[in-house]
Amino acid sequence: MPDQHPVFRRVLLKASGEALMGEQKFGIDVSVADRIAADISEARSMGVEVAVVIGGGNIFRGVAVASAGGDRVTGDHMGMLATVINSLALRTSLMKMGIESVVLSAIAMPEICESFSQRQATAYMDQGKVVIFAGGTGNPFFTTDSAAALRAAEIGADALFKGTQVDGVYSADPKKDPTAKRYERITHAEVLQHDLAIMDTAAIALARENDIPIIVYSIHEQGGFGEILRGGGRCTIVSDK
Ligand SMILES: Nc1ncnc2c1ncn2[C@@H]1O[C@H](COP(=O)(O)OP(=O)(O)O)[C@@H](O)[C@H]1O
Ligand SMILES: O=c1ccn([C@@H]2O[C@H](COP(=O)(O)OP(=O)(O)O)[C@@H](O)[C@H]2O)c(=O)[nH]1
Repeated sequence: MPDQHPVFRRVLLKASGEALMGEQKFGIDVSVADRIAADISEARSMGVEVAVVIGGGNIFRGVAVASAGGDRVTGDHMGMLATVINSLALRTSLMKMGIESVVLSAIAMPEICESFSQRQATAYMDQGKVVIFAGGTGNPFFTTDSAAALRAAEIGADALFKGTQVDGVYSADPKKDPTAKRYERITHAEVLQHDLAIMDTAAIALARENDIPIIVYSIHEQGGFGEILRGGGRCTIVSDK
């Protein structure tokens, strides 16, 4: 039986926007948001503080505008707004479960949610609230993976969990290469050196510089988050230690 004690005290969960679609082709499947909220609830019941960054890929990606001949910066603004929509959906799911949560946006929109500040974020976390960081980094040409690494560093997270479509880091994209091998552990430097495209390089580099391990696991695995927090589960640990 795995150790019941959490390995981490405070974590940042990066939840894939694309996963929020569920079986749909676009938008938000509320049952997926509810399941992610249940995973967060389990982590909290283990005494782990959780902050969240959600992607926007289920609604909009900036590159889609650029590749259609439009302006990339405008496309990225649209993508960042998509992450706000997803953040509000997750807050709704958490509220339904009776979990206090707050959305802090990198882009000011006071009628909808509070603006991000590092001090406010850590104050809310200290009060036991789940903090959802919306709007990415607030800057175009970045991704929510980079936002996740940045916010993880700012709140002093012990680990960055990347809940994604695959169950770890592979020697190549497992969706394209069925012979790709999964790593149990790998260093940040190796991920960068071998160009393993599980996250963008800015995110990996930022996590490395700040000594933050990245744990890559499948967000589709119900209870997977909790299992890893208990010291088991299926994942790849990206760490220099
Ligand atoms: N070396 C690799 N190991 C694992 N996944 C990889 C790798 N290279 C590319 N990928 C792809 O990266 C995807 C996850 O990254 P991303 O598209 O940013 O997802 P998310 O929706 O979680 O932000 C996976 O679905 C996988 O197909
Ligand atoms: O700091 C950021 C974070 C996100 N985005 C935009 O928001 C979109 C959605 O984020 P992402 O692609 O990271 O979402 P995910 O792949 O996790 O669903 C991106 O494509 C970008 O257009 C951005 O411009 N700056």
